[in-house]
Amino acid sequence: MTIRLAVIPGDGIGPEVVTEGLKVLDAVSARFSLQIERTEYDLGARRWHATGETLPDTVLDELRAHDAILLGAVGDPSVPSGVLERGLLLRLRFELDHYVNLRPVKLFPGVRSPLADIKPEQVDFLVVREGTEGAYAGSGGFLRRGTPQEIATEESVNTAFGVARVVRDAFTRAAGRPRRKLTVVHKNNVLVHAGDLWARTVREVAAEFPGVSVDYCHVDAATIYFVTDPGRFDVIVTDNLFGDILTDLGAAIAGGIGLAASGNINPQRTTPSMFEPVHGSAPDIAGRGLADPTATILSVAMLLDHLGYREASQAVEAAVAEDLLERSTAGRRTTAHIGDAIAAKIVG
Ligand SMILES: NC(=O)c1ccc[n+]([C@@H]2O[C@H](COP(=O)([O-])OP(=O)(O)OC[C@H]3O[C@@H](n4cnc5c(N)ncnc54)[C@H](O)[C@@H]3O)[C@@H](O)[C@H]2O)c1
Ligand SMILES: CC(C)[C@H](C(=O)O)[C@@H](O)C(=O)O
Ligand SMILES: [Mg+2]
Repeated sequence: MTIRLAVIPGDGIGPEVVTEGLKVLDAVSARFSLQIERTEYDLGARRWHATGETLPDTVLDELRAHDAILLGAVGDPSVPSGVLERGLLLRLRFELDHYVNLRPVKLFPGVRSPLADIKPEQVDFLVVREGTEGAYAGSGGFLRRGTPQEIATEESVNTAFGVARVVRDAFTRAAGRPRRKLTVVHKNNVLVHAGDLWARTVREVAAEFPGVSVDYCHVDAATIYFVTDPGRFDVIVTDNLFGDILTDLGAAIAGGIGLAASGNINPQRTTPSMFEPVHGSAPDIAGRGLADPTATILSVAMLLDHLGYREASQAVEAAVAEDLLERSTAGRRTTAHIGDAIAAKIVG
């Protein structure tokens, strides 16, 4: 069967890291005889400047006809903040109903964490970030804009349907892991409406999963535990904004943002899921071969796993793990050198 893959390299370091992700995908496809039909989409800053478009409906329709999407990153200093982030990236997540934003936090052996005396087995958890609601929903606006009396609001929208489906997904993931522990992260001491809905939903869904233990912590305290006691986490479920912030911190404790992969998943598979590094377009290092493509390569592994190519996915992750073990002695390498080294391990 042919995998129909849409590729959106995007902006800044996006095209650089996607090139390496595809290099590794080619290597693993050759080894496991996977047929992949790739279509690249020119979306991002260049297109916006040329045409004013962020994500035309016709392109969205074409994307829907794929099995998965690989995205680099979007956002550029030459485009007003939010135009591409909302008009392209969030629009994709919303239109394709990617309500599970899956972000593993895993310290690979050999990788240096900023946490002192930390062992890889102490940093190995999954963040299930809600992907379609919360403060990202786009509800809000300005009153008396530009005046001293201005009021700007950004409402967090939480629906019973939206919270229940992501909480159930997180319970299901926790039930399938050896520790079977779910930590709910919110701020229900202050956000008493959304927090109450999340708490009631967790209590209700927990009844379906008697084997899963449930813990709760406020998001501010969670940032403490990420640094002082990450081993307490197995699966975390949290809202869109908390999940965004926590997963950059998660990337940092697991050795750096250049290693953190993610999947925007539609578990019902009625639309293509989209895989991308957690990081952004990093304009500060773009075009210089300095970006670490590992996060994108691990996102390719997640993509293959999602599509059911488990062996191929594991081969990519094993090649990355091997490369990471050797990094301390490898000296400084460019984006392309890292991709070459990982692809070479897959070919054997
Ligand atoms: N998913 C996405 O497309 C996405 C995610 C985050 C930010 N953004 C956008 O990217 C732009 C820049 O945002 P930012 O600076 O806040 O976040 P960023 O993730 O782009 O960069 C933060 C820091 O991490 C470094 N970094 C990021 N990726 C790296 C990699 N692969 N290897 C080595 N270092 C890396 C950067 O050099 C920078 O110092 C903004 O327009 C933002 O909206 C997009
Ligand atoms: C660019 C932005 C919309 C995005 C988010 O906030 O989800 C990014 O920070 C991420 O983590 O993927
Ligand atoms: Mg983010």
